[in-house]
Amino acid sequence: MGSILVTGIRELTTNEGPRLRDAAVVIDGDRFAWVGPAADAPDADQRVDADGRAALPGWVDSHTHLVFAGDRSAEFESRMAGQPYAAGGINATVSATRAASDDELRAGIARLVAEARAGGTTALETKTGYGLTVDDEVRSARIAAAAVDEVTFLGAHVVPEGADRVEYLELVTGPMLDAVAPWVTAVDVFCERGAFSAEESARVLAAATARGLAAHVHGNQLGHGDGVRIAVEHGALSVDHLGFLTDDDVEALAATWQGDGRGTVATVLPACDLSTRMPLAPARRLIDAGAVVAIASNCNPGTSYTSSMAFCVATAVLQMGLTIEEAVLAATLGGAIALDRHVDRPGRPRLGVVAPGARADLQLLDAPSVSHLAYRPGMPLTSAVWRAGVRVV
Ligand SMILES: N=CN[C@@H](CCC(=O)O)C(=O)O
Ligand SMILES: [Zn+2]
Repeated sequence: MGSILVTGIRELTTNEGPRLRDAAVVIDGDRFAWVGPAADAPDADQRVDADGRAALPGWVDSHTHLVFAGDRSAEFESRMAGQPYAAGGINATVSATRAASDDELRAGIARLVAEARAGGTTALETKTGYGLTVDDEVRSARIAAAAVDEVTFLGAHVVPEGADRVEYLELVTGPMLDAVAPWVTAVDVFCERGAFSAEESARVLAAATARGLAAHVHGNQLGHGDGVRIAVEHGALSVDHLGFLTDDDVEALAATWQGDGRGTVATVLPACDLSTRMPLAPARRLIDAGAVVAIASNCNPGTSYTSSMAFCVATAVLQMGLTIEEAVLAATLGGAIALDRHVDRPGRPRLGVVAPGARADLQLLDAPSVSHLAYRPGMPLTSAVWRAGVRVV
């Protein structure tokens, strides 16, 4: 694979400084090799003319649930007719997922990954959590690991129907976790009414930490609760949803970034908030307080059946009060920080920026500026996408 010069970029968002006008980038192998003014660009083996389009890092979608079977459109329809969302709906997808063949699950995730890429997503995390037996969780983790960048174990999604709560928690924090560990980098827990209590969630996270796995928390989605506190206490990479936050929760998340080490990212899920008719997470308040915010799709069949990060960015701008730059940053570098993929590691170049050495994940928009993502909401603006230096759209 030779080097590629992408030139004629009218506006380039790098996430490393102000947007650049009339810029170019050089991709060499799976990484960016050069970034700067088009007039100074070096030669490359291949040349692509962006023709005045805007360019930005590919979306980093740090929260999805893509290994599943079945359809919950009837549940969605009754929700739109006034029924509230309840965690119990997860069991419908668990039954359908258990009944599906490996090939069906593989085809399902491949379809969703292709949809995400077509919309400019170049890095994806996905969670298990619709298997909830040792074999079904291992199967989900294995299938996910072949399809996405990061896999998170969500055995603690709900206590499956028919299982004993105490025994299930033993399983999730012991044998099930050990069985999925080869395919996952992190563990998540749904700390919510109808799912797991604060004490149970703390046990799940402690088991993850004891095995050197990172932690995420689904929290403060359906009401005020302990999700943020538990996440912060366990040094979780992120706590996600956050529709119901007290001032103390906001302060606690901001405070995690005030020391030397890394903090806990506040991941907001605008499409989920809309699809469940829940309050929008207070992303403006979080940023103003000093928290680091990520935007993710939460693509799943129950609460947010979309992988469109552009839709999430537009909603964050139009409904949550973020600026264009804040929303784009949160949907790219914010997601990379939430996954701990914002730093270079051997064989794992950093994500979420356009900078020499970073993974060459780039999208071109059929628009002169990223502002069009919110200025022209709902329009299909993705024009070209490179992932790890390979053109995928
Ligand atoms: N809240 C927990 N899990 C998913 C929903 C899963 C479902 O309803 O199938 C979420 O992030 O919204
Ligand atoms: Zn989720």
